[in-house]
Amino acid sequence: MERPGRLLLLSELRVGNAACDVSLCRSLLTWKRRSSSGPVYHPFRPSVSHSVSVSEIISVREEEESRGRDDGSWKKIKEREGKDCRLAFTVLYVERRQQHRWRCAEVTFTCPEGALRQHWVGSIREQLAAIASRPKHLLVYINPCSGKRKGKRIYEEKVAPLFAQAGVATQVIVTERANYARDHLRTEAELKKFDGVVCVGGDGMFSEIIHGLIWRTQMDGGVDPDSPDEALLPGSLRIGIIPAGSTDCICFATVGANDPVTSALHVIVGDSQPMDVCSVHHNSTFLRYSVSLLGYGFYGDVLTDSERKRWLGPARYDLSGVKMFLTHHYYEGTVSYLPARGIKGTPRDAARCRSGCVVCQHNGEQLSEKPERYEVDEASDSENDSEWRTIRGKFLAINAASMSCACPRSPKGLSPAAHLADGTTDLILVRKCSRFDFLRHLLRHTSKDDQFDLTFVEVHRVRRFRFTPRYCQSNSDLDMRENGKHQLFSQICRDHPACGCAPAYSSWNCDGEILTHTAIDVRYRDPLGASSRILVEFLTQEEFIFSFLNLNTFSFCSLFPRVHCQLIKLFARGIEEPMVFEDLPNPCAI
Ligand SMILES: Nc1ncnc2c1ncn2[C@@H]1O[C@H](COP(=O)(O)OP(=O)(O)OP(=O)(O)O)[C@@H](O)[C@H]1O
Repeated sequence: MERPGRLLLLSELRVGNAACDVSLCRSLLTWKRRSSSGPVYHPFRPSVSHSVSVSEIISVREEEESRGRDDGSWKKIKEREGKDCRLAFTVLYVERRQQHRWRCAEVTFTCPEGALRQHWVGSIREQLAAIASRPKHLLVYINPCSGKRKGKRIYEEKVAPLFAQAGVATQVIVTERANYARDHLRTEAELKKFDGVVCVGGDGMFSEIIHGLIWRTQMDGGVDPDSPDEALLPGSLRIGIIPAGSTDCICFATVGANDPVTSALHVIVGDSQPMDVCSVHHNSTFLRYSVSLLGYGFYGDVLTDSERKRWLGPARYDLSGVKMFLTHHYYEGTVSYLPARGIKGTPRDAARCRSGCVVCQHNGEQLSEKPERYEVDEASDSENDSEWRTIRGKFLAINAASMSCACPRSPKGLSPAAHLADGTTDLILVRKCSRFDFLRHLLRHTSKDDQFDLTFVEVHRVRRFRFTPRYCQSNSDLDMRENGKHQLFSQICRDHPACGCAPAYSSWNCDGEILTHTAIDVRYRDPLGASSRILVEFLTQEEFIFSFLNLNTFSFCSLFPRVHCQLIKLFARGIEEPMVFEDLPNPCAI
């Protein structure tokens, strides 16, 4: 906790029936029961002191009286035992509960006279108003279809009352269709009016928000988002996530809990957590932004299969996971990556990215202090650059984790030591191995054992990477010539999976969305059955056009992800280290 600073107020006030010494400093409100105030004097009982950081005070309210409507007499709105409301005020503050959950607690102080109450309430409000990082006006998008379709109710019952208490004004928009929020942010939203954007939903909804905001920021700043080599401009608005989806991984990784009240309180106190964003391009066409997982092979296949089983609800992931594990597909191809250099941290570190992470701070400063150096480095990124490393082989999974990807099901995550804002991503390669070995690797995600400590698994901390599946490359004329007959047969197998051959392609799982369309390689079947390759770029209406033309869509093969250090900011502070007094009912009590 920061140093309390200059003493602003010190008075003897009552909390319930106990007399307390109450003090207000720039950063701390403290109340301490006077040891002689109890009915019996206990020389050995320490007097209990409570402290609340001013930055975690939600609001202060005067307890009021009002004239009753029926009998015309004065009545107290809140009648509490023997409390004279004319002289009382209540402070609402953040209280930490177990498992990183926050709750709104309150304490009521009674003053000996009205003028003193005014003085206290005025001083606390002054301190709160001086906290510039607190949002005053928020744009809120609610996905009514997220998770169990409770997004609207969660917001109205748990979040809106807190925002109202804290004096945060909101403009609330309930989305009408998929991508409604993204499109609204890109075009209509008057962003200058707001201090932040809040989404009520799951990871898909968060993804919509970052796509809308990042795109709008680049357009306003004259940056071409399609160019894979352009440095993107960071946005000025922070993003809040009120979890209401089925997985809510991003919320869990940045707050430590999937709890709407906790998230709302992080928004109110004006927390700020920078976060890296990975832009994904196919050649010179922008595809998507990713903040958590880019997975090809196993995780791509699980997602593709689970999408066909949506009717099963969240259980579809388990079922598809088991199915894909038994299927045991592997993919042949080439991985190239640009290792992250001159930064702190490795993917095998024991330390975790936590609130106030020094690795993120150090690497973030490095990247922002020397943007030109990095731009030069990046401009020279080419396949011939000696910095690039290349690995060829057969892989069960190729994953890039830009954060730990921890969630309640897998509290360690895919890459436990990955950082939220260090400008890198952890590239995890799982080579072809037996089912038994793969199962050992998967099970280690839920145990204390190191999931990377296996001969067929390697992990690299990288700034950029690309993966080109073999049969994607083989579409080129070069491979056609090289492989001749074999190429022809593998082509037939791809077109006719019923022959039982292993598929040549997987899909990319980008933060839980399958990467298809937008700019896509399609194979057009002409009436004679011969295939010819064409490149189609659609921005909208792809599915309609595809079905109309009877085109066969392919998932992307070769992608070019690039990490943009600390491109966005969230209303969060990272996962806090557990407090020493976490088990106490009120951890503020010392
Ligand atoms: N009004 C709407 N109707 C239908 N779909 C919507 C609507 N608003 C948003 N969507 C889309 O719903 C998809 C899923 O939403 P969301 O991520 O909020 O919930 P979820 O899938 O249950 O959670 P998670 O992504 O955490 O598993 C998003 O991709 C989003 O684009």
